[in-house]
Amino acid sequence: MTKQLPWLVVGQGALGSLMAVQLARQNQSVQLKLRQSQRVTIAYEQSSHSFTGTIGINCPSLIFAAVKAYQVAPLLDEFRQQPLFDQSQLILSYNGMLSNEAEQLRPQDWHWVTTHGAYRDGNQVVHGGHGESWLGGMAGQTTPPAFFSQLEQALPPLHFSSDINLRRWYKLAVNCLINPYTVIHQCRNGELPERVAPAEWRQVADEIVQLAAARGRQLDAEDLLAQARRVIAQTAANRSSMLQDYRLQRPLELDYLNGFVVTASAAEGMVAPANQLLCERIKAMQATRDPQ
Ligand SMILES: NC(=O)C1=CN([C@@H]2O[C@H](COP(=O)(O)OP(=O)(O)OC[C@H]3O[C@@H](n4cnc5c(N)ncnc54)[C@H](OP(=O)(O)O)[C@@H]3O)[C@@H](O)[C@H]2O)C=CC1
Ligand SMILES: CC(C)(CO)C(=O)C(=O)O
Repeated sequence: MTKQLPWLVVGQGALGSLMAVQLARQNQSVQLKLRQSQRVTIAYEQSSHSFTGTIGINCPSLIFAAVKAYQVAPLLDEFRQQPLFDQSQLILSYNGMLSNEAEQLRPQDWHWVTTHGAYRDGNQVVHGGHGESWLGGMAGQTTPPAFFSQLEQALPPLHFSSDINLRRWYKLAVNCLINPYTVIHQCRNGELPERVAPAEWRQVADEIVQLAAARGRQLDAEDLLAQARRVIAQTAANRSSMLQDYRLQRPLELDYLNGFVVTASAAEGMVAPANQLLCERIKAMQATRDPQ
């Protein structure tokens, strides 16, 4: 029998903390990969869990990295310098897409896409919205990896997908149709249908469909809009992650969402003016607002 690898969860962010705690509750061995070595305690519901934090990979591991899109490249640069990365498996989760994913990620790496919602409140992690997740491999692996059941038991339900990029296109579209508008209108998700002009929304979706088609992927704009409306109804009271980041003056994932649609379209010789306008409007808002 092959030896089960221990888990190394990157950071103590919202999704990472939730996963670390849930794996620990399943009696899995879990360390955190932090920016400095320290022990950390994460509170969840009525219990508290203590983890060893390490800077590097100190044994072959199952690495779970739910990080912001702009943190993926620096994280992978760090990992590539560590000999034990070759013997480790990587499960990545981030919103949006990178322009050079095929170069950044290894064929044996995995994507985890989720509709769960979590946030940190002091040393507490809160599982704010119960959703579902999908796991699939970079190379379109057709069978689930050995660690699948550990992830599934930690945070169910988990579906295996041999075409995880389809799921990622849907998530990209939903985030492109929701997140920037919540910043522009400074509103919760549920207010968007009365604030966004349907024709403008349709153009944003059409540009995503056009890009996907250029990449050999057939999507349907009405289907994407219906998915966005469904997510809006399910998360009506939420402030989107982009609105939260904007208000806290943290970097936004915009360049990996609508910005990705613009630059990837340009690379295919096409334009995406509706997505470009959204990027310009948000960047203008960032540039002109009062400093905190
Ligand atoms: N939270 C949610 O409910 C959902 C989030 N998502 C998406 O999932 C991704 C992760 O989200 P979320 O958990 O909220 O993000 P957070 O910013 O809360 O967590 C990211 C964590 O990773 C850490 N990190 C990043 N790079 C490194 C590194 N090189 N070394 C050590 N630690 C590192 C960060 O540390 P530091 O703070 O020091 O940078 C931070 O603790 C995002 O793309 C988000 O859009 C998707 C669905 C739901
Ligand atoms: C689905 C949605 C829009 C929920 O708020 C989200 O993923 C986000 O805020 O980034």
